[in-house]
Amino acid sequence: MLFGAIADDLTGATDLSLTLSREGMRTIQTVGVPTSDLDLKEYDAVVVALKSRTNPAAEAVSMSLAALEWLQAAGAKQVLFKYCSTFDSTPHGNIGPVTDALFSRMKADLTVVCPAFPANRRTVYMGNLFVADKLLSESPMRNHPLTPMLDSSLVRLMSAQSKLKVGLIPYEDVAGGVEVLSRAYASARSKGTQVLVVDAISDSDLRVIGESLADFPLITGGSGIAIGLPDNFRRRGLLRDFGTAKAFTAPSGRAAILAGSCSEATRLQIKTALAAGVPGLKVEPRDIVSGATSVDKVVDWVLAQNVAGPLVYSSAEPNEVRASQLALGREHSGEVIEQFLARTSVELRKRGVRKLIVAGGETSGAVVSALAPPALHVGSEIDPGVPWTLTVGQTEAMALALKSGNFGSPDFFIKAWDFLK
Ligand SMILES: Nc1ncnc2c1ncn2[C@@H]1O[C@H](COP(=O)(O)OP(=O)(O)OP(=O)(O)O)[C@@H](O)[C@H]1O
Ligand SMILES: O=C(O)[C@@H](O)C(=O)CO
Repeated sequence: MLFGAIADDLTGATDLSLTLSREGMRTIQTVGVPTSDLDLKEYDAVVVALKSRTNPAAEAVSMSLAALEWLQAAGAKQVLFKYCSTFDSTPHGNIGPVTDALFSRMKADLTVVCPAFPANRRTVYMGNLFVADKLLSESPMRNHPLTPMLDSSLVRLMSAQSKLKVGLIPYEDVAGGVEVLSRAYASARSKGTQVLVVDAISDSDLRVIGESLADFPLITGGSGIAIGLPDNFRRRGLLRDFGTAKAFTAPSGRAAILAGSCSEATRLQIKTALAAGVPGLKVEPRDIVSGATSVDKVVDWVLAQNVAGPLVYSSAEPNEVRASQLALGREHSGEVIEQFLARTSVELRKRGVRKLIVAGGETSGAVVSALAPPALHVGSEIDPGVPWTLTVGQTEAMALALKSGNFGSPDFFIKAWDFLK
């Protein structure tokens, strides 16, 4: 194994696994820290998917350190801490505290912060994170149910969360190429800077940055930062090109969609699917708490539909989310939905569902924890950052598409099935 990654959520991990596979690394994604009986010898890269993005910081730190320990013991030569391309976090973390802990445990002297993912229109310029044509703080991320992003300056955001000294590598240095970047790293080191936010607006920037990071033991960022990393191993003769991820044959069985993401992209995907005639059932947090709706009722509804892929969703507009949060508390309302959809997925599997699309990182984390496959194999790409995956290590394999809230085209819930052969 050459490369190890610690992802703070499930969909982020599949996003990264897809990038590494596309760049020719044989990649497997484990669900949590792997157990010793999972055979990972065939892999160049292991992405450990945690669900640590919104946990208390101390918990996220200890989960991440456990993942690091496993990856180092398995021989990882370089480790990436993968977080969201929209830097989803709060002033308490968890990106800062986890970076600090990994930095200190690995005895690193310099690392980078780079959430850029140009294919999904996340770019960093002068340290500011943009989502398409808007600053992060003016994008729909300002209304995120768990991690509302109200600032766009990555230097400020990271400084508020991290004890390390944070600086910036501006775009001119990236445009200057690998040598200029290396000089900028040396100068940062001499000034005692420990974390550098790096600008990147295109995949070619990310390839240059990737090359410049060949000797960094610890890197932090979105999946984009991984684009240029496999080539470093290839240049050193450590990695053959195995081609991109192989598509797999989907297990036969029924199909369903579970959406707990309230992101703008998911809401549009739901609207598009409903308008195209996909049957939909909305579940409300209050009805779950009051018992007016139940897992059995929802599963019966799914199985009563005569079309492939009926849609169960809790996704709601920001004002509805605020109302649920006022009634039930921010964390509790999220938890209620996540657990409900997770129990629904287990019951759906019991009743023959083998193909499942799940929308939302936290939601996917809850669903996959409940389904509990030890690992996921990455298959074909549906949209940038979203592949089909196949559960590994369980008798009844399931095909899962774990969609980050903001990813995917409007017709995602309709077209995704076509990528599953
Ligand atoms: N109607 C609702 N009211 C309040 N909270 C909700 C509602 N529906 C979903 N939620 C919660 O909102 C959160 C959505 O987070 P999730 O990570 O699943 O989606 P996302 O943030 O859009 O995706 P990503 O993290 O991949 O960007 C979950 O905790 C979910 O349970
Ligand atoms: O980086 C992203 O945007 C995604 O992989 C993700 O982490 C969303 O949860």
